[in-house]
Amino acid sequence: MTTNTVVSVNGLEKTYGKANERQYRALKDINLTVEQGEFVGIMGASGSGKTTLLNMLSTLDVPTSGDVVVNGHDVTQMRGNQLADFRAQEVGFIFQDFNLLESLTAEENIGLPLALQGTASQVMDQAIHEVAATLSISDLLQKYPSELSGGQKQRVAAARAIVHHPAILMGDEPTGALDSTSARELLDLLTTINREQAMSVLLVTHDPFSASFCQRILFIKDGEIGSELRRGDQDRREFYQEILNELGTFNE
Ligand SMILES: Nc1ncnc2c1ncn2[C@@H]1O[C@H](COP(=O)(O)OP(=O)(O)OP(=O)(O)O)[C@@H](O)[C@H]1O
Repeated sequence: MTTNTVVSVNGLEKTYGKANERQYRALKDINLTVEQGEFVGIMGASGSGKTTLLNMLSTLDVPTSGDVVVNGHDVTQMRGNQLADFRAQEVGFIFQDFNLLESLTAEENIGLPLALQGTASQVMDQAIHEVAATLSISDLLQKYPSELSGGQKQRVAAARAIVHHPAILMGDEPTGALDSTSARELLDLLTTINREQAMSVLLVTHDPFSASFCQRILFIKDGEIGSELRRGDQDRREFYQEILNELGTFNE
């Protein structure tokens, strides 16, 4: 693994169910890498294994076998506090349903990853205000999640996901609950963050529009990576068309 590889997955397998139960092989010999500053998408039909893969990469679940190395840490070997520290420092998450704490303001939600690391309040304030400016939510910091629109909530969630400068930002259908304008705004912001901060982004989606913002897309079918598309010099619309064509043949 070179120093620029942020995620490296080798021979990853996930089988659900115990040996004496009915088993389901959800991931089969997955091999992939994500380089620093890459914006990678994972696409596939419902049930193909996208969320399972993301859960292995983000350490929310444990693989049956294989290696997952994130920013130099072999996450399959970590346990307990080590794992909690790794997650808090190296990975940012955005989910479809935002996962904001309703009893905290936007500012307090965004500051959580730093508060958990025991960051001094002055440093924390500065980091929150910087990330809020990047995501155009500076005027929303004192509001509670119930006072925000879906798009605003997701931008607060994105701010929380990157405030501690993780090695990689992972999203599981982050635009799934948004209207098309808010979805486009979020994807534009993720693109800006990816470019300007060289933060690697890994996005799981079944939506070709969201996927068209990626530089590279891995297509999963029945737990295996079946093909890969690279955007190269294409503009987003051309890449969108290529994705649609690929989905047409891939899902046959
Ligand atoms: N805890 C579990 N126990 C048993 N089987 C599971 C479990 N979680 C997922 N599966 C199975 O593994 C397969 C992959 O599921 P996964 O959620 O990763 O798919 P997905 O591609 O994310 O689908 P979707 O787009 O519908 O969210 C599915 O067939 C699913 O039924």
